[in-house]
Amino acid sequence: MNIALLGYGKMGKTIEQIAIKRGHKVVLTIDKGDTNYDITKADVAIDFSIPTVAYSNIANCIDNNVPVISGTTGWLDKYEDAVALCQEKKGAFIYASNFSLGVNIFFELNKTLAKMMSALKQYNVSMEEIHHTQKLDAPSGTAITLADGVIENHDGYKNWKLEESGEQTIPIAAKRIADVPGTHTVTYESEVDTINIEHIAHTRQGFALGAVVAAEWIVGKSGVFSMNDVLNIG
Ligand SMILES: NC(=O)C1=CN([C@@H]2O[C@H](COP(=O)(O)OP(=O)(O)OC[C@H]3O[C@@H](n4cnc5c(N)ncnc54)[C@H](OP(=O)(O)O)[C@@H]3O)[C@@H](O)[C@H]2O)C=CC1
Ligand SMILES: O=C(O)C1=N[C@H](C(=O)O)C[C@H](O)C1
Repeated sequence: MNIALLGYGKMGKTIEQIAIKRGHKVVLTIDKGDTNYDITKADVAIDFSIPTVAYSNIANCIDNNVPVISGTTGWLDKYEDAVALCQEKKGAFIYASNFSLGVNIFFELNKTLAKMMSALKQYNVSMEEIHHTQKLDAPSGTAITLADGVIENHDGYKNWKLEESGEQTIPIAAKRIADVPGTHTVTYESEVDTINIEHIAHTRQGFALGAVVAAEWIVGKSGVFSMNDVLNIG
């Protein structure tokens, strides 16, 4: 497969190594300032860039009929526009806040736990995410997906807020510590005990492998998909 990497930072470079090991060719690497390029050289594009450019990267792929995988977080105010464009142009698109197999299993565990805890009003839920200090967005995309998983499955919660608690609100704490690839903890606390579920990424390899697997999966398809479709879970 010929792959375009939109964003050639920490993730772009990790994805490149894994893609080559899996027999693919990286035909384009795009970073800040690279505007005049031909995306149609690629069979599939993988966007791990920055929040302010993710939508235009994705739209450019869809407009040129190149399937696109995006892992960039912090741009979701435009997600529905990307879905509409993909449907209109009969393109192929996957966004996932987290491409690792482990986190996608963790997402399902989180939903199941939320269902179990819904009737137990003595427990309050909260979340914490820890990432490296270069991260531009907070809370992390993964923490938002986890919060949405609770809201959809637990009667007691209707929204989430960064560093703030309140009636029917899930408080999310975001910490920035050098070199942490990504740690997410969901906590249910009562007066008598605490239940934690936690995912700790040790490296970026899991995110990158998931993105390459998603890219392999999407070629030849049209539609808007999720990692649950790729992994056949959920
Ligand atoms: N979904 C998932 O599984 C994961 C998602 N992420 C997300 O992926 C994104 C990237 O993460 P990471 O690689 O760590 O970040 P980096 O900052 O290391 O890389 C981002 C890259 O995007 C480049 N960039 C800037 N402008 C553009 C542009 N117009 N077009 C293309 N690229 C551009 C930056 O270039 P320059 O430095 O020159 O500005 C930089 O090289 C983040 O949003 C992060 O949250 C990260 C890990 C896993
Ligand atoms: O910026 C990162 O590094 C990561 N971002 C994603 C997120 O916002 O959830 C995924 C992972 O946690 C690493």
